[in-house]
Amino acid sequence: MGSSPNSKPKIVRGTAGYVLEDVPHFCDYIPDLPTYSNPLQDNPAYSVVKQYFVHPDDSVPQKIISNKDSPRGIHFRRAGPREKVYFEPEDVQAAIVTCGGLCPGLNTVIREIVCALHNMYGVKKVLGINGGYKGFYAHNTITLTPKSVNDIHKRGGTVLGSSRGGHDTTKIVDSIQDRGINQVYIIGGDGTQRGAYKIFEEIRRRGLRVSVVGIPKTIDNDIPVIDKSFGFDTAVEEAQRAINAAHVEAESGENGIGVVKLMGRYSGFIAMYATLASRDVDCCLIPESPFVLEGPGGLFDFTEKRLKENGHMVIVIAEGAGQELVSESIQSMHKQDASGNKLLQDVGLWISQKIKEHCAKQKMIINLKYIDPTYMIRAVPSNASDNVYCTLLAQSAVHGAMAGYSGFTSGLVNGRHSYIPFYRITEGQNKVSITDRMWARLLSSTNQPSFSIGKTIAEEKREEEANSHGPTHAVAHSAGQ
Ligand SMILES: Nc1ncnc2c1ncn2[C@@H]1O[C@H](COP(=O)(O)OP(=O)(O)O)[C@@H](O)[C@H]1O
Ligand SMILES: O=P(O)(O)OC[C@H]1O[C@](O)(COP(=O)(O)O)[C@@H](O)[C@@H]1O
Ligand SMILES: [Mg+2]
Repeated sequence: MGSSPNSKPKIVRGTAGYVLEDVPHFCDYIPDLPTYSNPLQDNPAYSVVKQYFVHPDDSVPQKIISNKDSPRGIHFRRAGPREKVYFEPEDVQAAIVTCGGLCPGLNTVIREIVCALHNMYGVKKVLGINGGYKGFYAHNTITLTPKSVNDIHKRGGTVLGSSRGGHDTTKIVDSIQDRGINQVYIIGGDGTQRGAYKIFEEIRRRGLRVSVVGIPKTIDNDIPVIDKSFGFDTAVEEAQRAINAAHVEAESGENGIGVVKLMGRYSGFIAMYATLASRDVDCCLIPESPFVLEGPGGLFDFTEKRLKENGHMVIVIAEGAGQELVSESIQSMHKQDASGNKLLQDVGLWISQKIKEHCAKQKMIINLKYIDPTYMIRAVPSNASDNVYCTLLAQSAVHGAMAGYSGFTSGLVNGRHSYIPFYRITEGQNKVSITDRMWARLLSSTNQPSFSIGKTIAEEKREEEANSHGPTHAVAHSAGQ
């Protein structure tokens, strides 16, 4: 998979503890590059906007909550168009690739990169790489034009195709060089951004004037720093349909139980937000919050109580929840997919079976229906608000590449579009913090047990803090807290 990234972070310090974690720029490693006026200044749509170009010193704070004595803290470069660009339109040969699992909005991002390059910067040459990273060296490319991508945002999936595995840094950079590509837009999740970081490092090592830009994609919302990933809202909305169906089924049968499995390999954001949005869910199980089946305060105990009180219940379970329990009862190998991600056991089926067995032992009649909509919620086209979000992400990415920045991910930080250095995106994983207010809101809305038997909140907090000082720490999600 190529060598590990090794470039040093670009840190700029200011007064009162201000820190800018800047992103790499061509000027860092290529001297005396010519610059050109940004063509947007003559564009009738934008030339009327007051201060359309972003001030070179503008930055976005990572932490929005502060108090009078706190230092100003870490900032990221604000995204947007710059007065000077480092490419002439006719010199640009851009390429777009999508990697990893599907996510609503992939096609919108592709469309909007093509349109921003054409309509804002007059760039005519845009290639689509087929089938993920391996497409750079194993497949033919396709030409993307505003006309060919005109309607694609109305479709789910990615018109370019995607894949797991197949990242070979040398082969990919050779292909970039051979094809004369000088802007690479890489749309994908944590694995993809790690791969993009390696590509950037190799490009820099070879001294190439090629901008490598990441656009974060993940249905699981597990990418750190950014407020949320595109497609997440759509997925949560789509999950409502499955939860509603589970609720209708549960209400209609004697002791009806609806079990819905949602995506979330290591992070339970979809399950948590879908539960909070629905109000019909009695219990939400996520990877971050271990649970027990037996004994007082366990899931069986709670299920019996809920059925006695209400006559029905709905359980939402993230696919990565309770994996340690499943492995205990099913002899499982530690299998991985082509990208090295852990392959999971079907926890939805497993928990449904366990509940049925328990209730049979108790001589309790139940009607359990298991709904697995996992792929349905990520294969849909993005909703209106995700479409706007995807458009701004794509435009920010294009502005950054044209301005000569490289080795960054375009992302939303505290509601502002920003350029985030790759190492920040790849260093950890965004997880639900079960000691934050959002999880407390969920617990209070479902009134489910916290399952943290024997552990106090203070102990859990201490453990989380200790983990957060490790090399691959879990990053507490702060959006909307
Ligand atoms: N550590 C890594 N270094 C280089 N490439 C990686 C790394 N992890 C994953 N990749 C590549 O990134 C692509 C997508 O990764 P994957 O984990 O499947 O999805 P996602 O990017 O959505 O997390 C795959 O082609 C995979 O080979
Ligand atoms: O079956 P596939 O395509 O491997 O996808 C399943 C996985 O994809 C995910 O949606 C995450 O995908 P990414 O890592 O690509 O964002 C998980 O929730 C799920 O475990
Ligand atoms: Mg991933």
